Amino acid sequence: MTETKQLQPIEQPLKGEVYVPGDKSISHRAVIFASLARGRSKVEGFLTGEDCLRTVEAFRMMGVSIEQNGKELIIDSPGVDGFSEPSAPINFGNSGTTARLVAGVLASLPFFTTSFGDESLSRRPMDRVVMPLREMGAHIEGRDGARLLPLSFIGSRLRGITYQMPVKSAQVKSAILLAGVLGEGTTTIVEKAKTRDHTEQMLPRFGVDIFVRGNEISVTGGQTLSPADMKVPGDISSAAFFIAAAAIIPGSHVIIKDVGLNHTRTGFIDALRLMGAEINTEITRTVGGEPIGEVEVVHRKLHGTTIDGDIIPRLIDEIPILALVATQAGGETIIKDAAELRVKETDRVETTVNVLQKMGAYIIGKEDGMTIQGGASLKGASLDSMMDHRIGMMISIASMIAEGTSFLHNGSCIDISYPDFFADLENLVRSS
Ligand SMILES: O=C(O)C1=C[C@@H](OP(=O)(O)O)[C@@H](O)[C@H](O)C1
Ligand SMILES: C=C(OP(=O)(O)O)C(=O)O
Repeated sequence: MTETKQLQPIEQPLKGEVYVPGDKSISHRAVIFASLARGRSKVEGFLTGEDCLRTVEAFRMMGVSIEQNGKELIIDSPGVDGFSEPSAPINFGNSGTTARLVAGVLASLPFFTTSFGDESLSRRPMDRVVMPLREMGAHIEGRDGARLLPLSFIGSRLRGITYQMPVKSAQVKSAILLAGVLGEGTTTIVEKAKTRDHTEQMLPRFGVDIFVRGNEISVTGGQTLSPADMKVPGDISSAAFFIAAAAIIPGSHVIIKDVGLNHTRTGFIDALRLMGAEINTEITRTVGGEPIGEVEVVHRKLHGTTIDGDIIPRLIDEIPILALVATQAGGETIIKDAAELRVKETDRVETTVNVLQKMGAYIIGKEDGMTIQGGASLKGASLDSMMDHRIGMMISIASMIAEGTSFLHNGSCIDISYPDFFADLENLVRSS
């Protein structure tokens, strides 16, 4: 039986201020790096979504003590040399970030581990990390030639490599960098386009020397991580749903507080500005290399544009909600160079197009993106998130501007990245 949520259009604009939960990418990394460091680290503003809790559980299974008190974690680790072999397979749930980053760690540890995931994660490609890790000397086996989970690792001391990344993926980059730090020799990664750089920003905080020259990143192996305290900024990918809502609902004026504004993550704001949106950002401080600040959005009439090339990795998770915005802009919007969408929690080209077509939008899917004719009046419909959290949130915003009632099936997956999504949205509706 699937759960269903009834969603009504809203009659008033969105107004007020909102604090979004902690950044998912930074929360995962904080747990991983603190676990690898011997001693006590504190993480504040941790995202308590299901994906990040999978990362917590993975390290608990290797003997790391992680005490959770709401959004605060106290991590007491014996250090990577004190880890113990897990007594059961590790469940990565729905989390691609856990699966890829932790693979870089498991391949480097001197024991046997097996990992698996839910139905969606079991379809997602793991060869993108297995292949470079094998090049470093890793012993990894798995389903379909280790292309898919479950994967098993017999860890060993890995050797550094120089790796030209065939995919634009921060998960792959981070997995190799982690294996590089835990291994020996120098590891160098060359990216085709800059992907989110939280690993590079955060590792120095944990005492690791890392060198970045443009799209090339190097680390030397055998470095020991030291404990550190981290404050996690709000997640711009979660904020994107409110930014989008304010940009398309006439009369709206919303301010997002304390949100991460790392340039490798703010492509969505740049894209909306290209479409004529009024968005003001102000960086108020930098914590651990991560700029944090405010985003103010005022509703304006939008127009279509083309989104392609190097901006794509800077907004990859925001494309479903960007497509919704494009349905409300005048003219055509083309999104291309985004074939990565097809290997996310769902095939996000297909799920985005299906949802928006059902609501009456003019949108067609392409191999590497989608084309949207703006100016559509959306109609309420019966819609399924297909267990993809970003699709669930996009449906919820779309239903606010649709005529008539919508039904969201499988909306509970929103807990993966934003457990309080509906409460925070409700506050913005009520403040007006
Ligand atoms: O490194 C990360 O934290 C992430 C990288 C991106 O995935 P890819 O590396 O597959 O592009 C993104 O889609 C995901 O939500 C989080
Ligand atoms: C793609 C995503 O996450 P992951 O790859 O960690 O499952 C996402 O959060 O949109």
